[in-house]
Amino acid sequence: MAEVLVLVDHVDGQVKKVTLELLTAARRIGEPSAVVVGEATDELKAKLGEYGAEKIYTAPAEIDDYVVAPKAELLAKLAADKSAAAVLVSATAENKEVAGRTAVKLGSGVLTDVVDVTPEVVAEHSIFGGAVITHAKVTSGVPVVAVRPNAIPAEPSSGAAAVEAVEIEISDAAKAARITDRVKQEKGARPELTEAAVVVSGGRGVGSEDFSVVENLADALGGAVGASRAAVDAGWYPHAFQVGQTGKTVSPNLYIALGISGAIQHRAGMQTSKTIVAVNKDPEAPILEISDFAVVGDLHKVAPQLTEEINKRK
Ligand SMILES: Cc1cc2nc3c(=O)[nH]c(=O)nc-3n(C[C@H](O)[C@H](O)[C@H](O)COP(=O)(O)OP(=O)(O)OC[C@H]3O[C@@H](n4cnc5c(N)ncnc54)[C@H](O)[C@@H]3O)c2cc1C
Repeated sequence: MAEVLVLVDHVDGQVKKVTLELLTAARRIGEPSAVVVGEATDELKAKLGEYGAEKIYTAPAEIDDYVVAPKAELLAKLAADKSAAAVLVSATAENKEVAGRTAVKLGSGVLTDVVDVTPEVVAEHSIFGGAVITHAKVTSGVPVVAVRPNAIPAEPSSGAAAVEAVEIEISDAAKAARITDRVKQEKGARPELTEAAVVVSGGRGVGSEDFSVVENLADALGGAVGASRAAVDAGWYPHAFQVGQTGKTVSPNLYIALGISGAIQHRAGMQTSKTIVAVNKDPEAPILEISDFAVVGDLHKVAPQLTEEINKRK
């Protein structure tokens, strides 16, 4: 079976959830081979193996000292050497550029912001805020596919996870832009929005920049805080927390929408959540159509009571 290369996203040896989703997608197409820049720690190997990686290619850590270009050289070389069936990366801003450059080097095509992929590498895109689904295929060469995080559910399946070091001479041209410093983003106690099992989001219905009603419920549930674009545009919450078409896509086990109407652009970023709960004072709000449970009422009365009850039971 042909190999399918998956570029691994990891932070300090912790594999990101999106990589597990990519390995799941890769298994449909062929045999998943994880591509790790830097050392494959035991923890990393175990996790990648648990999600079906048959091989783990480790590439020199110095590749991470430069922006995008060396990663494209690495993926293009591996795809050619191994006659890969496809190359999968996460559709982050950085990796979409890696994908584009890799496809140019391979003389093939790139598909970005993909939400699903078939064994024939037909990629599904969700456009116009999820109103229309399109399908696309690369017609020549090795398809390079950038898949949106949280679009394909990760499913475990054991793989051999055999480690193989890649020898590669990165060109001087690819080393033109060196990373001179990295600043760690201040991290609060809450989980990362796109990785969280529980997300509590607030919308215009919150009514002010005092988002504590949303934050308190998120904290009671050990979840992340999200926001609608209306709340973000009003300056009530930072854009990094916006859920939707022009924000993040989330797919938690539980999504609680407080004072969010459920516009199609918001739904595009959360409608694959397993269980959706809405609190809205309007019984006609569109969010109720996709909610598993809903409370029609004032969020400022409902959410604090819910928070109190959860804290009491903990
Ligand atoms: C190109 C484009 C991209 C976009 N991208 C995004 C995106 O990424 N994410 C996004 O969210 N939107 C996006 N939007 C905007 C989207 O169309 C909506 O305008 C937005 O989602 C509305 O946010 P909202 O639900 O918070 O506000 P509203 O639509 O104003 O809804 C507020 C809701 O709160 C309820 N409410 C009010 N007070 C209370 C209360 N006290 N208790 C309970 N309920 C209450 C109301 O009944 C109402 O349903 C985009 C739009 C465009 C055109």
